[in-house]
Amino acid sequence: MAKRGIILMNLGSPASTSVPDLRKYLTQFLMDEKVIDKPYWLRTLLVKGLIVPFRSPKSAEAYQKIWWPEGSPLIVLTNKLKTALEQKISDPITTSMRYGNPYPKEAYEALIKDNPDLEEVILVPLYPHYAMSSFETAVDYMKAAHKELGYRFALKTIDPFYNNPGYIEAMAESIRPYLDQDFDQLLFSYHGIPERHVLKTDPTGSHCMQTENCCYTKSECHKTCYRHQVTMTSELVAKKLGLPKTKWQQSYQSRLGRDPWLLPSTQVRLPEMPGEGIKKLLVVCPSFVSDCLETLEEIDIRGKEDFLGNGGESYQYIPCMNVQPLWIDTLAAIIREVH
Ligand SMILES: C=CC1=C(C)c2cc3[nH]c(cc4nc(cc5[nH]c(cc1n2)c(C)c5CCC(=O)O)C(CCC(=O)O)=C4C)c(C)c3C=C
Ligand SMILES: [Fe+2]
Ligand SMILES: [Fe+2]
Repeated sequence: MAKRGIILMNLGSPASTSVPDLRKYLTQFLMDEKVIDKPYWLRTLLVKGLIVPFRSPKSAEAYQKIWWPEGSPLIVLTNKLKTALEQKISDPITTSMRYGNPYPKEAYEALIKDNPDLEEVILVPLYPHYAMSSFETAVDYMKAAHKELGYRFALKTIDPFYNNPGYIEAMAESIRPYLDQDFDQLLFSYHGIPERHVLKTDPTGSHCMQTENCCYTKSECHKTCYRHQVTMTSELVAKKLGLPKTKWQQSYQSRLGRDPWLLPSTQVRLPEMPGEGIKKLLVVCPSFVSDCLETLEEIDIRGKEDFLGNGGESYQYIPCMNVQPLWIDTLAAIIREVH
């Protein structure tokens, strides 16, 4: 019987593409105070009164375009990741989702069922970068459930792996085959977050977003700074691929609401780029390790239409690492390194 278990954790998807399931999913997701960080009364008004009623039918349509016969791509690919990792790691592995299923108790119980003497569980948030709306909420949620359910095993968490040499090499390897084709630029499109979240996770309260170059200036803030971490991923992957600064740029996608979010916005940049002479574009989304709605629908379908409809000549979306062997080896190595 194993002493150690692994939980792979991602964001989660609606149970189906029906509008009622979308309403349920979006309500759970957006009522999370680390996602919409407004006072409870205002969050409730915004989420239940405005966002969920208007967004659910639109999101349902978006999910219908990318849904697979086996289910949500994010869930299917997370399960495939688990299966691939099981070939590399002998410890029992299960999955958990921050919103929807499997929820924490299910994940913990799946591990304990066959391993009642479990001594530790390694939580693997499948996010390369730290954000309060992704990494932090996942970890806090699993820690709270661990405490509440009174488990005796220890709970350990891997760190964001945005600059891990294995992750950088695996990202580079996933991009490399596409560089053989004629292209003007490679766009690194990351999931966006509100600027306020970057300020909130700055433990000094005086570094992040204060100067143009703060992400390049040494600081303890970088441990929890999403903007620094994604910027370093772009820099390191571009360096690994031998791409000069003229051949790539970075932007942020999936904006929600009216608050200022990190800039530049992917949605704004894509239709602008052809007019600037960037006619042949490659796009990669390093904040997602598995393809999902935000890559398959927003980038590969809508982004392509926005770019080609505004004078672009070619547009190539580069899929996430999903179950690429080098990524599986890297993740196995990251997990093995936890002490
Ligand atoms: C990669 C990390 C992610 C961060 C950071 C993040 C922040 C964030 N997201 C929203 C709102 C939505 N995100 C949605 C989908 C979605 N988001 C992530 C990851 C991060 N989000 C993933 C992997 C997915 C895809 C889920 C899937 O089932 O495929 C959605 C739902 C879909 C939609 O209606 O567009 C919303 C809403 C906010 C507000 C936010 C930071 C504050
Ligand atoms: Fe999101
Ligand atoms: Fe920062």
